[in-house]
Amino acid sequence: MSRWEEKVQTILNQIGPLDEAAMAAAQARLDRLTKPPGSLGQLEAYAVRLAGIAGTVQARFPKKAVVVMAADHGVVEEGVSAYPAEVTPQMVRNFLTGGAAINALARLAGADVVCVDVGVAVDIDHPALVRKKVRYGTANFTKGPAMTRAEALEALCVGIEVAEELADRGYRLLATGEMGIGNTTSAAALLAAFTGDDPADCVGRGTGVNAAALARKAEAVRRALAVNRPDPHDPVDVLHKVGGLEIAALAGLMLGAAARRVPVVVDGFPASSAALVACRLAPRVKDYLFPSHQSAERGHRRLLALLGLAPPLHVDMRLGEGTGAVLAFHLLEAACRIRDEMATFADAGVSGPVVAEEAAQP
Ligand SMILES: Cc1cc2ncn([C@H]3O[C@H](COP(=O)(O)O)[C@@H](O)[C@H]3O)c2cc1C
Ligand SMILES: O=C(O)c1cccnc1
Repeated sequence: MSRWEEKVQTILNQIGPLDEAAMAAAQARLDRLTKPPGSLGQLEAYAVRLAGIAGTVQARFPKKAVVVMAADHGVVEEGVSAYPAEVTPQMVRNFLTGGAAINALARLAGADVVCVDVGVAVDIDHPALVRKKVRYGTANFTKGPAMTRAEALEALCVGIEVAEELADRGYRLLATGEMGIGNTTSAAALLAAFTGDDPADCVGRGTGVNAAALARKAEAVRRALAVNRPDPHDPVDVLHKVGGLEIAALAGLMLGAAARRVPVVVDGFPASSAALVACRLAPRVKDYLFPSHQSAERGHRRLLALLGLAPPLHVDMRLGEGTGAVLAFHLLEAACRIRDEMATFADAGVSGPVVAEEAAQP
């Protein structure tokens, strides 16, 4: 086993079950608060699961971050994106100087933006950039594997390391962000490879491609599968053949965070393809994932259904960068405020239900 393989295996073994006692205690507290039981819907479910993840009723997020993994994609030369590849490093600089959508939304949510170069095609010089480049972009996967198996494992380990570093620095809530022109083609290829679905049903308009480019995307995915023959039962095989470096790193981030009992909010289509890889590697990681929004990108619905995740936000976003995930931070924070700040029936002197059994009825 290689060093990277060993590290991934070690992390997979470290992902533990949710703390049932903490969840039962959180549920009991929620049921004593001044509201009909369950009336705060998913917010209550979040409060319970966050307790199960943290191992304490009072799960808190003193520090939170969106991790934007950035990398380039060789498949861009097939004409699959509406924008040129140089937008990837240009947007990385934009993240670092605070001018992107994710920066505005992260400021609102009180979250830090951590930008990681895991495979951008050029070098970027900025003190705040986390430099963990595995290679200078993937190869064009319509002609052969996107990267070697070793590189995919190394990129997974980049994500694991970033999760570990952030957990060590006190971060208790993470969001998955990505930047990589061409990455919706890679995400669609991963979806098609794992499911056997028709590539035409997996691709979407990404940055806003026209009908001709959409057809080229489906054709690129079809050729990628024919040329590489990824084995759907071997997630790392699929990942290295048709994945992306930032997608691999995000899958690793989810695994590393779960091993440290840190919840992760999953963004749109490329981020959810990373969640699929992570869940195929370790089904238990799903307990640590929170969906955020239903992206307008075609294929995202199918991906979320495969993952068994139902997103709370339906706002027609299709940007990426972690924007939807950071918006969902507000819902998780809201869940914690309710749990911690509401009075109980006894404290507030509010009468309970007249007929106990009716309390749970809608
Ligand atoms: C200015 C700009 C900012 C972005 N921020 C995220 N993406 C998003 O678009 C890319 C995926 O779409 P496709 O597969 O069509 O290239 C990713 O980089 C994604 O994060 C952006 C795209 C652009 C153009
Ligand atoms: O769903 C997403 O996150 C998305 C959609 C289009 C382009 N980039 C990202």
